[in-house]
Amino acid sequence: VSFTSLNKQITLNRWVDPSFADFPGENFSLSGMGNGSQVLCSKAQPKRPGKRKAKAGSSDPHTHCLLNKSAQSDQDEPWVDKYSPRSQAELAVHKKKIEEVENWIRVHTNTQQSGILLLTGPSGCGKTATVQVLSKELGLRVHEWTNPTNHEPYIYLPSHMRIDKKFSRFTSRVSQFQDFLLRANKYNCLRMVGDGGATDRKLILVEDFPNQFYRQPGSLHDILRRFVKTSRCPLVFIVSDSLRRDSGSGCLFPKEIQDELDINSISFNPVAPTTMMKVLSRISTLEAGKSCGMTRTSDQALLETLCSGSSGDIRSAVNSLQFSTLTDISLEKGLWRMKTDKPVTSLGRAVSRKKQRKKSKETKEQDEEQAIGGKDASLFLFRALGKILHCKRDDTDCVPGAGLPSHLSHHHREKLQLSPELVVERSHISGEFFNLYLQQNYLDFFSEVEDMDRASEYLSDADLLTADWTSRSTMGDYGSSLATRGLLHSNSRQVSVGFRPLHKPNWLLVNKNHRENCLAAQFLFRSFCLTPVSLQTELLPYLAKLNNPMRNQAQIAFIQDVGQMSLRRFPGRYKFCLPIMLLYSNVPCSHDDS
Ligand SMILES: Nc1ncnc2c1ncn2[C@@H]1O[C@H](COP(=O)(O)OP(=O)(O)OP(=O)(O)O)[C@@H](O)[C@H]1O
Repeated sequence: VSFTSLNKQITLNRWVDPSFADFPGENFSLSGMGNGSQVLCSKAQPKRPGKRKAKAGSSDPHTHCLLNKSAQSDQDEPWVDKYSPRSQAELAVHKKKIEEVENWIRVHTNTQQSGILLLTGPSGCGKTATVQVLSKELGLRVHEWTNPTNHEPYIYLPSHMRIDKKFSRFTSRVSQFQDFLLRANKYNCLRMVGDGGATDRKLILVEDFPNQFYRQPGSLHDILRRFVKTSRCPLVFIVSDSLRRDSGSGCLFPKEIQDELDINSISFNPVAPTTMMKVLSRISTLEAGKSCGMTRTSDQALLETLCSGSSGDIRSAVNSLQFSTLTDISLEKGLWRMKTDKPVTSLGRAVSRKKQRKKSKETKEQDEEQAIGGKDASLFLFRALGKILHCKRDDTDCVPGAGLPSHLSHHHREKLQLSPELVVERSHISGEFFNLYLQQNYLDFFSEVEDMDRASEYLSDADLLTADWTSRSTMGDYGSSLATRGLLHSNSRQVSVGFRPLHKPNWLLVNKNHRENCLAAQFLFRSFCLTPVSLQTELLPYLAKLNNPMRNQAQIAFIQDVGQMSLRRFPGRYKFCLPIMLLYSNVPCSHDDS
């Protein structure tokens, strides 16, 4: 029986030619690893292996070959598909989230009041898997939109030509999307032979958006406005969180649209490490049982590393597990193994649990040491700032001034525990923005005024490096390196300051005001034909001195606001000015210094 099912599987697998079917080396073992019988069998293999009958356990080389091939194809199947969850219980998603989605689907399929649901969350946290499982359990057909992959070019045609039938095959992705959505909403499914008692209840799923929507979200909103007027079935959008501001759910579904169209939103969290661990252990055990030595069992430490390296992305974790258990020669050699992992030996098993725990803790702390293929571990911005401002140093190397000449010994600092450049990189914001946040917040972490003075010089130098826009992209990294390292080095007496709230840079508000003022100045005083900066720094201060009744009310208000130096006091750092001035007034100084 098992052989028949193997044959069946092989036959099914032959529907799709392997990508390298025409590669001359296919008949030979890849990278020369196969044994002689495999090579022989591959060459002699008939086109339809399923037709040929053979007994299981036969010593016929062909049978052996089929078994090998089938096991190979089984091994090649991605585990994320092979072990995709079949029921709610198997989902690696928090029960409450599943319940929320289930309730929404139930409410919006059982009544005439259909609606739109937006699922957000990090990539690979099981949003799609949840919708698929629930739809299956609730007996709904899923109509999913995928961007068409035909290569027919889209040609823009003026409206009078578009009426012509011969041009009608050229349609934009957006209009194809609109057709899909409105038709899926309007018409029932075609009844096909073999459908049995399949229901007409359906759910529309959109995860793949036409690119145009990211440039012009308004066109999506117009389509949705039309959809909700006639909607008969629930529509679910899945948008994965993105570090880029212009491609996340905030761009496609801003708050106003969610309110206007009554879109419900459910946000998923990354998969919890304990749940992830359970899934990985289950898959690992099942595979080890099935493969009869073809795959390696994964030890606990490896599973833990995969969990921590995947940042809650179950797809990435399962893929990494599959690769890590392959017994390929190149992989055995250590290509896939963790950078710092030592080969597993029988001795390894004897390592005490305590040591393993310590090791896994160390692995977590040293962010750099991830399994290859692990997900890029990004740092939440405030955590990244904390890593610089509350910087930790190694106190093991405690010979003061080691390696420095005596006159420079005061520059000695203990070794940093982290690389500032790596921290900036993982914060996923530009070096310039990172510097702005440091500028806004560094004062609270300094105790010596001389240190503050030196730190502010480093920050100014960093600004200077990126002042010229022609070299900004090249110099940006140097700028952030100088700012972070300069700040860390100048803090000679770093003391633990405990919790300090971090603030966003005032610069952002100032810059926003500046841009708004430029636009307003250009609009209100366009007849003067001056640049926005000249208008604000030359014309408006002059007009503010005149008492000219010819100006309209908006212009007068603007002149009063922008044309005069504001004497308003701003909240913030000014409270520091007083102690600093007092301090300096006590310092004996030369005339020039004052
Ligand atoms: N226990 C499990 N729970 C959820 N998903 C699992 C589980 N085991 C394996 N998987 C697989 O993990 C993958 C999860 O990806 P899914 O598409 O659901 O994520 P997503 O949150 O929609 O992210 P994206 O937006 O990137 O697609 C699926 O391929 C699923 O088959």
